[in-house]
Amino acid sequence: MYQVIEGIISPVNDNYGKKELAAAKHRVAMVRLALQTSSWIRVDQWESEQKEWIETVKVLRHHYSELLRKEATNSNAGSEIPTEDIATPAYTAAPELKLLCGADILKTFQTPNLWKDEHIQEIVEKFGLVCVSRAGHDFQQYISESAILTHYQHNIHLVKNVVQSDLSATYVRQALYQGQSVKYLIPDSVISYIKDHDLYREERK
Ligand SMILES: Nc1ncnc2c1ncn2[C@@H]1O[C@H](COP(=O)(O)OP(=O)(O)OP(=O)(O)O)[C@@H](O)[C@H]1O
Ligand SMILES: NC(=O)c1ccc[n+]([C@@H]2O[C@H](COP(=O)(O)O)[C@@H](O)[C@H]2O)c1
Repeated sequence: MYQVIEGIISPVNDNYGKKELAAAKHRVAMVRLALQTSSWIRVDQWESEQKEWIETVKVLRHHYSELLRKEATNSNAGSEIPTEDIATPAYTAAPELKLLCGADILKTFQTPNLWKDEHIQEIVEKFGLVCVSRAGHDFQQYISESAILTHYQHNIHLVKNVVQSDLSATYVRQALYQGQSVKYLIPDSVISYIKDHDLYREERK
């Protein structure tokens, strides 16, 4: 059993070069707005502020060392955890960092030259994956097609959405380009931000 400490959303660096990506400062601001009502998920700018795009495993290494550094600082400063709780498993276990992704990411692991095998291995061996089901993607199949994923499947946690959403960022961007409403698909605060900053209009016909 896990005790979830926090969730981190790390917008990708502008130099990732994915078509249609808005500038990182806008993506960070939109995520921050979307997270205003969350008590446990935060946006982190470190990845987007690096000079170049960096591979996901390096982002995980960074956040894991930050997590350990904060843990060490907290224990040196005197823990705020009540003494009687310290012996409970939730507090004695070392903190873990897992990569949360949709099932489509497992498919991209198969794309030649996109991910290094040793990086996939480090992600599933050292960190672990939490993988959410996504329409049109069979995560069990992707795991069985990969020797690395099969070997470390004890460290891959599958989350089956009861109600599966077909929504994709591509769909939202396309709707915006075409001047269609995206109300109820993304938060109102993000819709206002997109309007105020004139984003996702370039391909509008
Ligand atoms: N509808 C969804 N169901 C499950 N996972 C999702 C869904 N939409 C996005 N994700 C996951 O969220 C993460 C971030 O996704 P991203 O921002 O690339 O959105 P996307 O919809 O996959 O983007 P694009 O349409 O541009 O390819 C990925 O791990 C992706 O698999
Ligand atoms: N080799 C790698 O570490 C690698 C390769 C492709 C995508 N990614 C990451 O996957 C995430 C999703 O990318 P896509 O939206 O292109 O699927 C991004 O954060 C990107 O940095 C990492």
